[in-house]
Amino acid sequence: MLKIEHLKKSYENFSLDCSLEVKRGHVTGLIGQNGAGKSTTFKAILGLISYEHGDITILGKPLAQFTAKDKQDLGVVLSDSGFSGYLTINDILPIMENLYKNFDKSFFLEQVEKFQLPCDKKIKDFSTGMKAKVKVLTAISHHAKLLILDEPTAGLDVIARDELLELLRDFMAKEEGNSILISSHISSDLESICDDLYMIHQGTIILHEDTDVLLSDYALLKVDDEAYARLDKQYLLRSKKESYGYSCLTDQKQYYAENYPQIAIEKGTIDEVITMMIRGAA
Ligand SMILES: Nc1ncnc2c1ncn2[C@@H]1O[C@H](COP(=O)(O)OP(=O)(O)OP(=O)(O)O)[C@@H](O)[C@H]1O
Repeated sequence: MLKIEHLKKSYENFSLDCSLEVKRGHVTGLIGQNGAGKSTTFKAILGLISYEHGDITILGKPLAQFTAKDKQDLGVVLSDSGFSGYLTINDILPIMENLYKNFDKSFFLEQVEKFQLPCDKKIKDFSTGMKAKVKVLTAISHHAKLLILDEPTAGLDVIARDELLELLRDFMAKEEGNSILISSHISSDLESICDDLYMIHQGTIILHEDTDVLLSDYALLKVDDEAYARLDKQYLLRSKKESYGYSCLTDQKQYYAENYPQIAIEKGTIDEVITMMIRGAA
């Protein structure tokens, strides 16, 4: 559905070098801290910024050949864009009908009613959660095949996040082959919906893994200096000195559980995995 190979983009104090793939029928997450390069990647995919190097293939076509007609198959949420805040939902309806030949007005209005979004109130006066829902609803209401969602849950409370994720699950269930690329810095959002996750740090992808594998095979080993010295280090991804000895990240939990039954093995959360990948030593 989407393939990015060695996308390179430089700003004065930042350089991006990113490769990733979203497979048909998959939800792929891009996770990273503020300034890691998520929005830059999304903007490049959408042709909104130039880049120095790289190949982007989207819905089977090189980006340069991707036409306005092809864009009908994309649903997009960008963090710093959307409809003017001076418009109401009633104003948006004819715009969506004009923009998208497959705009499903009745589905859109059904969801508007479900979320109790006022149709005649200016969007600028909506709460953060309501604004986010409008953005996601416009992305999923025209039978897109691929959603490209940059931080759609940013600033939302737990309930609003859950409601949005539910909408995205419904989108995936609606049509076989639908796919999503979604970014967030909230790992629990991505963990619950993504088939695979890319972690980006300072413009570079530092880890790509299936979410299931991340949750089942990755672990943190907590060992004292003596145990660390004896530890087989071939399956350690990162190690970090701690007051008690070392904390080590592995993607082979079973191996250490079987061979070192006496050491403390903790099922790492995705946040802990990210922290270790960034702050631990290879
Ligand atoms: N137009 C620009 N000119 C100069 N630097 C830029 C520009 N756009 C982005 N950057 C820089 O590129 C880096 C990556 O920014 P980007 O917006 O892609 O990060 P992000 O992962 O989306 O972060 P956030 O979660 O805060 O939105 C940052 O250091 C940012 O300052």
